[in-house]
Amino acid sequence: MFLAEIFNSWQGEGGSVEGSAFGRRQIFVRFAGCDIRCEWCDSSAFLIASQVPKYRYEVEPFSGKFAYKENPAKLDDVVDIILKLDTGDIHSISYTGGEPTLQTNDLQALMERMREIGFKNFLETNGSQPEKIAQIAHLTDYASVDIKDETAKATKDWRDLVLREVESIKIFREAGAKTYAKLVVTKETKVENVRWYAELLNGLAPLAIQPREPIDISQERLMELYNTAAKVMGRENVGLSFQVHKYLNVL
Ligand SMILES: C[S@@+](CC[C@H](N)C(=O)[O-])C[C@H]1O[C@@H](n2cnc3c(N)ncnc32)[C@H](O)[C@@H]1O
Ligand SMILES: Nc1nc2[nH]cc(C(=O)O)c2c(=O)[nH]1
Ligand code: SF4
Ligand SMILES: [Mg+2]
Repeated sequence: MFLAEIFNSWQGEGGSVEGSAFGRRQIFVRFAGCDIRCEWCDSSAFLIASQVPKYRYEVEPFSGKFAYKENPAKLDDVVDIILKLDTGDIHSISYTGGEPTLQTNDLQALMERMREIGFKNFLETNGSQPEKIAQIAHLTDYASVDIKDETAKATKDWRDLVLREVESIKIFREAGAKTYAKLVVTKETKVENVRWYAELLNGLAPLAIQPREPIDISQERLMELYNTAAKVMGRENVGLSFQVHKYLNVL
Protein backbone atom coordinates (compact mmCIF):
# COMPACT_ATOMS: atom_id res chain seq x y z
CA MET A 1 0.00 0.00 0.00
CA PHE A 2 1.06 3.58 -0.74
CA LEU A 3 1.28 5.55 2.49
CA ALA A 4 2.24 9.09 3.40
CA GLU A 5 2.90 8.85 7.15
CA ILE A 6 2.16 7.02 10.41
CA PHE A 7 2.08 8.95 13.69
CA ASN A 8 0.56 9.02 17.19
CA SER A 9 -1.54 12.05 18.14
CA TRP A 10 -4.87 13.29 19.44
CA GLN A 11 -7.92 13.14 17.16
CA GLY A 12 -8.35 16.87 16.54
CA GLU A 13 -11.65 16.87 14.61
CA GLY A 14 -15.30 15.88 15.01
CA GLY A 15 -16.12 17.93 18.08
CA SER A 16 -18.66 16.35 20.41
CA VAL A 17 -21.20 14.91 17.98
CA GLU A 18 -22.12 11.27 18.57
CA GLY A 19 -19.53 8.96 17.03
CA SER A 20 -16.75 11.53 17.20
CA ALA A 21 -13.39 10.48 18.67
CA PHE A 22 -12.41 14.08 19.34
CA GLY A 23 -9.67 14.40 21.94
CA ARG A 24 -8.92 10.69 22.00
CA ARG A 25 -5.45 9.32 21.39
CA GLN A 26 -5.12 7.70 17.99
CA ILE A 27 -2.42 6.26 15.79
CA PHE A 28 -2.92 7.75 12.33
CA VAL A 29 -2.18 5.86 9.13
CA ARG A 30 -2.27 8.38 6.28
CA PHE A 31 -2.71 6.82 2.85
CA ALA A 32 -1.34 8.51 -0.27
CA GLY A 33 -3.51 9.25 -3.32
CA CYS A 34 -6.93 10.83 -3.63
CA ASP A 35 -9.66 10.79 -6.29
CA ILE A 36 -10.86 14.36 -5.69
CA ARG A 37 -9.23 17.74 -5.12
CA CYS A 38 -10.69 19.84 -2.30
CA GLU A 39 -9.36 23.32 -2.84
CA TRP A 40 -8.43 23.73 0.83
CA CYS A 41 -6.91 20.28 1.36
CA ASP A 42 -4.19 20.43 4.03
CA SER A 43 -2.72 17.12 2.82
CA SER A 44 -2.31 18.14 -0.80
CA ALA A 45 1.33 16.94 -0.81
CA PHE A 46 0.05 13.36 -0.70
CA LEU A 47 -2.72 13.33 -3.29
CA ILE A 48 -0.79 11.61 -6.10
CA ALA A 49 0.50 8.25 -4.79
CA SER A 50 3.16 7.93 -7.49
CA GLN A 51 4.68 11.19 -6.22
CA VAL A 52 5.11 9.75 -2.69
CA PRO A 53 8.10 7.40 -3.08
CA LYS A 54 8.60 6.99 0.65
CA TYR A 55 6.39 7.12 3.73
CA ARG A 56 7.52 8.52 7.05
CA TYR A 57 6.78 7.17 10.50
CA GLU A 58 7.43 8.56 13.93
CA VAL A 59 10.30 6.77 15.67
CA GLU A 60 8.71 7.75 18.98
CA PRO A 61 5.32 9.36 19.73
CA PHE A 62 5.39 13.18 19.71
CA SER A 63 9.13 13.06 19.11
CA GLY A 64 8.80 14.90 15.81
CA LYS A 65 11.53 12.48 14.68
CA PHE A 66 10.75 10.36 11.66
CA ALA A 67 12.22 7.43 9.79
CA TYR A 68 11.40 6.61 6.17
CA LYS A 69 10.56 3.48 4.23
CA GLU A 70 9.97 2.89 0.54
CA ASN A 71 6.47 2.73 -0.86
CA PRO A 72 4.62 0.45 -1.45
CA ALA A 73 4.52 -0.28 2.28
CA LYS A 74 4.43 -3.89 3.44
CA LEU A 75 1.54 -4.87 5.70
CA ASP A 76 3.78 -6.49 8.35
CA ASP A 77 6.00 -3.39 8.50
CA VAL A 78 2.97 -1.14 8.97
CA VAL A 79 1.58 -3.33 11.77
CA ASP A 80 5.01 -3.34 13.48
CA ILE A 81 5.28 0.45 13.25
CA ILE A 82 1.78 0.90 14.70
CA LEU A 83 2.51 -1.45 17.60
CA LYS A 84 5.77 0.38 18.33
CA LEU A 85 3.82 3.66 18.48
CA ASP A 86 1.23 2.23 20.86
CA THR A 87 1.31 4.30 24.08
CA GLY A 88 -1.22 2.03 25.83
CA ASP A 89 -3.94 4.70 25.73
CA ILE A 90 -4.91 4.45 22.08
CA HIS A 91 -8.67 4.74 21.50
CA SER A 92 -8.55 3.67 17.86
CA ILE A 93 -6.48 3.52 14.71
CA SER A 94 -7.36 6.38 12.33
CA TYR A 95 -7.14 5.52 8.63
CA THR A 96 -6.97 8.75 6.65
CA GLY A 97 -5.07 10.26 3.75
CA GLY A 98 -5.37 11.22 0.91
CA GLU A 99 -8.33 8.93 0.49
CA PRO A 100 -7.79 5.59 2.31
CA THR A 101 -10.67 3.74 0.67
CA LEU A 102 -9.10 3.90 -2.81
CA GLN A 103 -6.63 1.16 -1.76
CA THR A 104 -9.55 -0.95 -0.63
CA ASN A 105 -7.93 -4.38 -0.45
CA ASP A 106 -4.85 -3.11 1.41
CA LEU A 107 -7.02 -1.05 3.75
CA GLN A 108 -9.21 -4.08 4.40
CA ALA A 109 -6.18 -6.27 5.21
CA LEU A 110 -4.82 -3.66 7.66
CA MET A 111 -8.19 -3.07 9.32
CA GLU A 112 -8.60 -6.85 9.74
CA ARG A 113 -5.15 -7.17 11.34
CA MET A 114 -5.69 -4.26 13.70
CA ARG A 115 -9.10 -5.55 14.75
CA GLU A 116 -7.63 -9.04 15.37
CA ILE A 117 -4.99 -7.44 17.61
CA GLY A 118 -7.77 -5.69 19.54
CA PHE A 119 -7.82 -2.11 18.22
CA LYS A 120 -10.92 -0.22 17.15
CA ASN A 121 -10.93 1.12 13.59
CA PHE A 122 -11.70 4.79 12.86
CA LEU A 123 -12.05 5.71 9.18
CA GLU A 124 -11.79 9.28 7.82
CA THR A 125 -13.17 9.24 4.30
CA ASN A 126 -14.55 11.43 1.53
CA GLY A 127 -17.21 8.72 0.97
CA SER A 128 -16.93 9.26 -2.78
CA GLN A 129 -17.17 5.58 -3.72
CA PRO A 130 -19.93 3.76 -1.81
CA GLU A 131 -19.04 0.46 -3.45
CA LYS A 132 -15.59 0.63 -1.83
CA ILE A 133 -17.15 1.61 1.50
CA ALA A 134 -19.31 -1.52 1.30
CA GLN A 135 -16.15 -3.66 1.25
CA ILE A 136 -14.80 -2.34 4.57
CA ALA A 137 -17.89 -1.04 6.44
CA HIS A 138 -18.10 -4.23 8.53
CA LEU A 139 -14.55 -3.57 9.81
CA THR A 140 -15.28 0.06 10.73
CA ASP A 141 -16.11 0.97 14.31
CA TYR A 142 -16.15 4.75 13.72
CA ALA A 143 -16.73 6.50 10.38
CA SER A 144 -16.22 10.22 9.75
CA VAL A 145 -17.63 10.98 6.29
CA ASP A 146 -16.99 14.40 4.79
CA ILE A 147 -19.75 16.20 2.94
CA LYS A 148 -17.80 18.26 0.42
CA ASP A 149 -19.51 21.64 0.18
CA GLU A 150 -19.78 23.40 -3.19
CA THR A 151 -16.99 25.73 -2.03
CA ALA A 152 -14.56 22.79 -1.72
CA LYS A 153 -14.59 22.67 -5.53
CA ALA A 154 -13.59 19.04 -5.03
CA THR A 155 -15.02 17.78 -8.30
CA LYS A 156 -17.10 19.11 -11.17
CA ASP A 157 -20.43 17.45 -10.29
CA TRP A 158 -20.39 18.37 -6.60
CA ARG A 159 -24.06 17.57 -6.01
CA ASP A 160 -23.54 14.02 -7.28
CA LEU A 161 -20.56 13.68 -4.92
CA VAL A 162 -22.74 14.77 -1.96
CA LEU A 163 -25.32 12.11 -2.87
CA ARG A 164 -22.57 9.46 -3.01
CA GLU A 165 -21.29 10.58 0.38
CA VAL A 166 -24.78 10.19 1.84
CA GLU A 167 -24.95 6.72 0.25
CA SER A 168 -21.70 5.84 2.00
CA ILE A 169 -23.08 7.07 5.33
CA LYS A 170 -26.12 4.79 4.90
CA ILE A 171 -23.81 1.81 4.25
CA PHE A 172 -21.79 2.54 7.40
CA ARG A 173 -24.95 2.88 9.50
CA GLU A 174 -26.34 -0.39 8.18
CA ALA A 175 -23.04 -2.08 9.05
CA GLY A 176 -23.30 -0.77 12.62
CA ALA A 177 -20.46 1.77 12.48
CA LYS A 178 -20.78 4.87 14.67
CA THR A 179 -21.03 7.41 11.85
CA TYR A 180 -21.06 11.20 11.61
CA ALA A 181 -20.84 13.62 8.73
CA LYS A 182 -18.32 16.48 8.69
CA LEU A 183 -18.80 19.64 6.63
CA VAL A 184 -15.94 22.08 6.07
CA VAL A 185 -17.45 25.54 5.66
CA THR A 186 -16.01 28.80 4.30
CA LYS A 187 -17.30 32.37 4.10
CA GLU A 188 -18.77 31.45 0.69
CA THR A 189 -20.80 28.48 1.96
CA LYS A 190 -24.46 29.06 1.08
CA VAL A 191 -27.29 28.68 3.63
CA GLU A 192 -29.46 26.88 1.07
CA ASN A 193 -26.75 24.29 0.49
CA VAL A 194 -26.42 23.63 4.23
CA ARG A 195 -30.20 23.21 4.39
CA TRP A 196 -29.97 20.61 1.58
CA TYR A 197 -27.21 18.65 3.37
CA ALA A 198 -29.20 18.79 6.63
CA GLU A 199 -32.30 17.42 4.92
CA LEU A 200 -30.25 14.56 3.43
CA LEU A 201 -28.62 13.78 6.81
CA ASN A 202 -31.74 14.21 8.96
CA GLY A 203 -32.40 11.02 10.91
CA LEU A 204 -29.29 9.41 9.34
CA ALA A 205 -26.17 10.86 10.98
CA PRO A 206 -25.16 13.86 13.09
CA LEU A 207 -23.25 16.73 11.45
CA ALA A 208 -19.99 18.30 12.62
CA ILE A 209 -19.54 21.73 11.06
CA GLN A 210 -15.85 22.58 10.68
CA PRO A 211 -14.52 25.97 9.58
CA ARG A 212 -11.91 25.74 6.84
CA GLU A 213 -8.45 26.54 8.17
CA PRO A 214 -7.15 29.21 8.09
CA ILE A 215 -10.51 30.34 9.40
CA ASP A 216 -12.12 32.91 7.09
CA ILE A 217 -15.76 32.55 8.13
CA SER A 218 -17.27 35.13 10.50
CA GLN A 219 -18.88 34.08 13.79
CA GLU A 220 -22.22 35.40 12.56
CA ARG A 221 -22.05 33.33 9.39
CA LEU A 222 -20.92 30.22 11.29
CA MET A 223 -23.84 30.62 13.69
CA GLU A 224 -26.24 31.09 10.77
CA LEU A 225 -25.06 27.89 9.05
CA TYR A 226 -25.17 25.98 12.33
CA ASN A 227 -28.64 27.28 13.10
CA THR A 228 -29.87 26.29 9.63
CA ALA A 229 -28.66 22.72 10.11
CA ALA A 230 -29.91 22.42 13.71
CA LYS A 231 -33.41 23.66 12.77
CA VAL A 232 -33.64 20.77 10.27
CA MET A 233 -31.74 18.01 12.11
CA GLY A 234 -32.50 18.86 15.74
CA ARG A 235 -30.25 20.54 18.29
CA GLU A 236 -28.75 17.19 19.44
CA ASN A 237 -27.50 16.34 15.96
CA VAL A 238 -25.27 19.28 15.04
CA GLY A 239 -21.98 20.34 16.60
CA LEU A 240 -18.98 22.55 15.96
CA SER A 241 -15.66 20.99 15.05
CA PHE A 242 -12.40 22.76 14.39
CA GLN A 243 -8.91 21.37 13.78
CA VAL A 244 -7.64 21.52 17.37
CA HIS A 245 -4.37 19.77 16.49
CA LYS A 246 -3.35 22.83 14.50
CA TYR A 247 -3.71 24.94 17.65
CA LEU A 248 -1.87 22.35 19.74
CA ASN A 249 0.85 22.31 17.13
CA VAL A 250 0.78 18.54 16.85
CA LEU A 251 0.34 16.37 13.76
C1 LIG B 1 -7.01 15.39 4.55
S1 LIG B 1 -8.58 14.61 4.63
C2 LIG B 1 -8.18 12.89 4.43
C3 LIG B 1 -9.37 11.95 4.58
C4 LIG B 1 -10.44 12.03 3.48
N1 LIG B 1 -9.84 12.17 2.16
C5 LIG B 1 -11.40 13.17 3.77
O1 LIG B 1 -11.41 14.16 3.01
O2 LIG B 1 -12.16 13.07 4.76
C6 LIG B 1 -8.98 14.64 6.40
C7 LIG B 1 -9.89 15.74 6.85
O3 LIG B 1 -9.17 16.95 6.95
C8 LIG B 1 -10.13 18.01 6.90
N2 LIG B 1 -9.45 19.14 6.26
C9 LIG B 1 -8.49 19.06 5.30
N3 LIG B 1 -8.03 20.29 5.00
C10 LIG B 1 -8.72 21.15 5.80
C11 LIG B 1 -8.70 22.57 5.97
N4 LIG B 1 -7.89 23.36 5.24
N5 LIG B 1 -9.55 23.11 6.88
C12 LIG B 1 -10.38 22.34 7.62
N6 LIG B 1 -10.45 20.99 7.51
C13 LIG B 1 -9.62 20.42 6.61
C14 LIG B 1 -11.33 17.50 6.11
O4 LIG B 1 -12.51 17.70 6.88
C15 LIG B 1 -11.06 16.02 5.93
O5 LIG B 1 -12.17 15.25 6.34
N1 LIG C 1 -4.44 15.30 15.12
C1 LIG C 1 -5.05 15.11 13.96
N2 LIG C 1 -6.39 14.89 13.93
C2 LIG C 1 -6.96 14.66 12.72
N3 LIG C 1 -8.29 14.40 12.43
C3 LIG C 1 -8.42 14.18 11.11
C4 LIG C 1 -7.16 14.28 10.51
C5 LIG C 1 -6.89 13.90 9.12
O1 LIG C 1 -5.96 14.41 8.48
O2 LIG C 1 -7.60 12.97 8.68
C6 LIG C 1 -6.23 14.62 11.52
C7 LIG C 1 -4.84 14.93 11.57
O3 LIG C 1 -4.15 15.04 10.54
N4 LIG C 1 -4.30 15.14 12.81
S1 SF4 D 1 -10.91 14.22 -0.16
FE1 SF4 D 1 -9.63 14.47 1.66
S2 SF4 D 1 -7.52 14.03 0.93
FE2 SF4 D 1 -8.79 14.28 -0.89
S3 SF4 D 1 -8.50 16.44 -1.46
FE3 SF4 D 1 -10.33 16.38 -0.14
S4 SF4 D 1 -9.59 16.71 1.94
FE4 SF4 D 1 -7.80 16.23 0.67
MG1 LIG E 1 -5.10 16.28 8.95
